[in-house]
Amino acid sequence: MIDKTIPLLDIHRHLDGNVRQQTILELGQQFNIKLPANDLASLKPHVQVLENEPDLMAFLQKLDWGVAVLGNYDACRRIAIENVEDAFNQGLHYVELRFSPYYMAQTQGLNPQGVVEAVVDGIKAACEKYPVKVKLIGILSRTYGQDICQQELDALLSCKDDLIAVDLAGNELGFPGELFVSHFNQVRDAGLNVTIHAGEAAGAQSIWQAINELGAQRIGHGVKAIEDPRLMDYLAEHKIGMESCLTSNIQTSTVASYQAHPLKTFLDHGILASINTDDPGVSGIEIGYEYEVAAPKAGLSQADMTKAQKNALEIAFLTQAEKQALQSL
Ligand SMILES: O=c1[nH]cnc2c1ncn2[C@@H]1O[C@H](CO)[C@@H](O)[C@H]1O
Ligand SMILES: [Zn+2]
Repeated sequence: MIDKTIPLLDIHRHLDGNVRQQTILELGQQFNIKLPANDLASLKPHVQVLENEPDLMAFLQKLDWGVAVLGNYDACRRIAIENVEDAFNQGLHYVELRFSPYYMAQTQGLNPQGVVEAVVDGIKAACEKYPVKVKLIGILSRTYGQDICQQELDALLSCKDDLIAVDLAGNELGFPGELFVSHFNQVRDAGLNVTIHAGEAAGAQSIWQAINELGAQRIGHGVKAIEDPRLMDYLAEHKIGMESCLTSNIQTSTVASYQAHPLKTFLDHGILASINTDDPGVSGIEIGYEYEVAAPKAGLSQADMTKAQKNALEIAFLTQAEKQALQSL
């Protein structure tokens, strides 16, 4: 269960993996984009995971319609606003929303920098209306390769004051972290934090690489750390935050079942692991489900869940003062 006495956070949440199905329909109509279905019930299997997918890349395809309907910058602004509304409605006190401007731009030929500006603008407008604290993380979609990721990074850095961190996501097996060393040198030079999707599709080595070569302060997923006891020690000792996403890991077949998920072991090992949603719209879950259903199935006790909830605050990309302010809500 969610511990109501402490703040509720989601620090691994893809804004572009959480486009409302109704919005996909409406934007499809608005821009005359042919969708695979024209009503909610028949659209659902195309945009939501209903049965576990064989691997990460099959899962990621379910995000595609949510960005294919982004016909102009106002549509990008709209989904940013709706994400804040959703976060507030779920009782979240603080969210780090992440998005890939190139991924959002590419289907309809938008300019990634325009997408960043629209998302930033939408978040700012929505935060005036909803009392939920929001920070933005820019994503480099590794699936497009080094050159596109440099363009994507340039677009993100043009608004760097509106971001707290940069992440690397997408096809971890096909595009290893080694290809993105120069990108993350630039991210750190710009004074931004680093979190990396690692140890999800690839092994423990990918997590070591993210830490040692990309400067990761936090790891997205990090499931495969379970295969390397020395890495688990290192994560705990160096307080490298772990952003766990239980249901996502089952749906991508990264882990065979909730019972087999290593989150409990990570917590017992003293790793600063947290509970997050990943792509709530595409997964058809929300933060409440992860605490109420997924975490108990993964063997977490109430004390474990409370610890994970506290860990999220500890590893959030916030100043001490901001963390204290959240605690006194
Ligand atoms: O679980 C995940 N693992 C790896 N990459 C992901 C995951 N969920 C979404 N994306 C990727 O993030 C970008 C959109 O924010 C896209 O590149 C999408 O493929
Ligand atoms: Zn993710």
